[in-house]
Amino acid sequence: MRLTLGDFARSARTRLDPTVWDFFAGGAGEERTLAANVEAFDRWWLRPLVLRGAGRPETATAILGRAWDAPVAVAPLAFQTLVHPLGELATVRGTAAAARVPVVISTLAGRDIEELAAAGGGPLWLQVYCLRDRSMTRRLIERAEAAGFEALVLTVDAPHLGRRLRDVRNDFRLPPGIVPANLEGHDVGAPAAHARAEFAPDLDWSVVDWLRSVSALPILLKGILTDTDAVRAVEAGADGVVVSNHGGRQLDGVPATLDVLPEIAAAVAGRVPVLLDGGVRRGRDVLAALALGADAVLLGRPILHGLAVGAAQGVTDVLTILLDDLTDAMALAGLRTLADIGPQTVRSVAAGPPVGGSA
Ligand SMILES: Cc1cc2nc3c(=O)[nH]c(=O)nc-3n(C[C@H](O)[C@H](O)[C@H](O)COP(=O)(O)O)c2cc1C
Ligand SMILES: O=C(O)C(=O)c1ccccc1
Repeated sequence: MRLTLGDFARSARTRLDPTVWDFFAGGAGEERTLAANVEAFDRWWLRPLVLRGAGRPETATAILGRAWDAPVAVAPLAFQTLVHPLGELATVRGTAAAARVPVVISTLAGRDIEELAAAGGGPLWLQVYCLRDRSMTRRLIERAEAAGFEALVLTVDAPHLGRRLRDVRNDFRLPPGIVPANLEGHDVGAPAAHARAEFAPDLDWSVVDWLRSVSALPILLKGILTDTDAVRAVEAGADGVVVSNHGGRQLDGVPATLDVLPEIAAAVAGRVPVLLDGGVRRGRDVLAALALGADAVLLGRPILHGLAVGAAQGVTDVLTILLDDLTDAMALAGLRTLADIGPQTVRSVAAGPPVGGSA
């Protein structure tokens, strides 16, 4: 019986080729950041309040003016056709069956943008890797906008791919036929080499103006890890930031996203939504992220695990488990709505006894 996202990870591992598993599961360097993302959530306890008449908690929220059933969206994950032939199509359908929340489609998706838009799912966002070939990047964005995608998520932590030692040791290459469906003429082969050849390595803040000139959609910057850059992003006109270290796959040695979230949320000060990804595996992780200043989280690898285990149904199951767990944790913590969640909802494991005062 699969009751947790960990159960799905274990089942997925037995079903996938070991080198494909390593590609999904791995991180850069010594994988210190990869491990830190998950461990950070265990450095916070919850502070439940009792007798609050919580009843059945309400997880609904609104981000960028759109209603979400829960503060959990699907992170951009390249080449989902590597897990299942339906790839992103199954993810879009499976997500919609669980909740109305956005799915972020990678620049390197294995299925066509138009086909995904026609799949009858929920809101779609486009993740943008700005390529050396700006006209190709622009065409991708224009297609997504024409198909009804609702936001752009520019990944700012990947001038090239981080050094993922598992992939180096495995000499990992995408099998023939696994190609980025929306980038004409691209045959990826080894992901790191492809990214070196095709990603723009020299982006600066003017890329936000460029994106704005190509599209009317809201623009979020994914890969922000400092208050400095969060302020810069807001000043540059970003409509949101995603606190992310790319699931520990880019620069090893950067902090867990949960650890930098409070300083970033303080710097942004409510001007734009703050999203977070990395290591979210349980309902209470969502609670901790919201308590420390996130408006919503993105779920990465567990979606691939669901896809590997059961295509669209697997994705539905993974999201349903997480959202049921969130509702359960809210009820037990006395939280009726997401608005009840705040700094008073958590307490640091490291902290000594509270020094006077009450929340
Ligand atoms: C296999 C894989 C592929 C990914 N592809 C992309 C991508 O195409 N674009 C991107 O911005 N992030 C990509 N990411 C990073 C995720 O969007 C996200 O930041 C990270 O996986 C979140 O951490 P989690 O997996 O611990 O939930 C990828 C991550 C994985 C594991
Ligand atoms: O693995 C990733 O994190 C990622 O973003 C990517 C980029 C290019 C090819 C394959 C994966």
